[in-house]
Amino acid sequence: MKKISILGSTGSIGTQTLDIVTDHPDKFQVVGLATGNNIQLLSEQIRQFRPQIVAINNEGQLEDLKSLISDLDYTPIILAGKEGVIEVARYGDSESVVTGIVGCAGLLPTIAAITAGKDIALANKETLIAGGPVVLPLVEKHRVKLLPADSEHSAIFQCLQGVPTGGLKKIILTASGGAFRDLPVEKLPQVTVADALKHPNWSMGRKITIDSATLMNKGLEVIEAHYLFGVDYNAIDIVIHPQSIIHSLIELQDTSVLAQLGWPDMRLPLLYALSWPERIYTDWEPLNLVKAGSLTFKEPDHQKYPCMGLAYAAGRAGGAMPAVLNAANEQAVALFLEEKISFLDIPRVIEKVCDRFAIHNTSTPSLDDILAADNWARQEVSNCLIANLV
Ligand SMILES: NC(=O)c1ccc[n+]([C@@H]2O[C@H](COP(=O)([O-])OP(=O)(O)OC[C@H]3O[C@@H](n4cnc5c(N)ncnc54)[C@H](OP(=O)(O)O)[C@@H]3O)[C@@H](O)[C@H]2O)c1
Ligand SMILES: C[C@](O)(CO)[C@H](O)COP(=O)(O)O
Ligand SMILES: [Mn+2]
Repeated sequence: MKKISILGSTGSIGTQTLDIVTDHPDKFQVVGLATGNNIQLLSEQIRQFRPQIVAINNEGQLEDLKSLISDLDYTPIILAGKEGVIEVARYGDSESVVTGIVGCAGLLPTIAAITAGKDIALANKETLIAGGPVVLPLVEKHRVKLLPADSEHSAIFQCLQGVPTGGLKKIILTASGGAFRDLPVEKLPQVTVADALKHPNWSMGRKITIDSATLMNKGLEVIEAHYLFGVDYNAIDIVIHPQSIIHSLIELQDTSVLAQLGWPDMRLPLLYALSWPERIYTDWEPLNLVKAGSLTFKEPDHQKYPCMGLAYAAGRAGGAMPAVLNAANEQAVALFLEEKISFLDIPRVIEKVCDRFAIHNTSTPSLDDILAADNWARQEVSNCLIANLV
């Protein structure tokens, strides 16, 4: 029985993780749950999974949450605010923490979990992209496992099992192409939020779905792969694969290529991040290659989707620049979702903010440097828009 805690339990990653627990009650037990605002769903999760500790980030929801579970025959520890979420991350005898919080808000809870000796099932990619220079040394210092739950990085990790040191030559990240993959570039200025949220293959949270539409998700995943697998940016490629059946590939020194395939279903990478090195039987629909049909590939269009290039540049700049890219993207996507900026303003403002940060960057940022850069970038997005610089 593996004891786990889930950060972001009411979101797409969190609920799919709880689906896995429901499917395998003999394998997994929930110790803690944390979320942002959704007390109704959190209260239902408390009833079903009976965690020892829960937290709601929005402190104004604490009393209403307590009311929703006042009839229960047990009372979990109920906390609120950032500190409450951090406490869930580090609490008790959980072995693994699934990081399903969206955005850099997951950074401090993840650091708390690592420091408490918890293995990390990493879905919250922003934590690694922004905090990699600090997170990776902590993972090593506390001898915990950082296991990828992102589908591409899970695929790469699975393919790497058994590959000898020095055997890896190149990583090939697959990308669906997102909501606008078949849209002519001249139509992008008019696209709406609703258009951008129509992902062709995956059902995900709003922010990452927009990131898939701008291809920033793939750019972030390039940085994520660099940190997770220690591979140089020149050896990380992107290929558009509209079917999302091949979840990524690795090329070895002898030119052999290994790939991991499956239906577009996040439960599988999540399960493997929790079961590794074991493989757990599931009754889920097996992949049927004939049913999947043709698998096609094409070059990514960097002119149509400049976010990929911005991410490569930020990754190569290193230091706190990935944190600035990530924060500017989070802020720009939030403004797009609020219909305050256009779809094409997203890469424009990110580029402007990153350009302005270059002279401030430091090659070995501390946690405080990363948090300060994150905060600066979010403010700089507003400054650029107010000054009509995009
Ligand atoms: N969804 C996928 O298939 C997928 C695949 C790969 C990687 N990821 C990554 O996984 C992360 C989560 O994505 P998602 O799609 O699951 O997002 P989502 O559906 O929007 O869920 C986000 C979760 O985080 C919670 N949350 C937000 N801010 C919080 C805070 N400050 N403290 C505590 N909880 C907070 C939300 O709570 P409320 O619901 O109460 O607001 C919700 O439970 C992202 O980093 C994403 O890039 C997702
Ligand atoms: C499901 C996924 O792993 C989320 O990161 C996948 O990457 C989303 O698809 P896309 O290829 O980025 O559109
Ligand atoms: Mn992914």
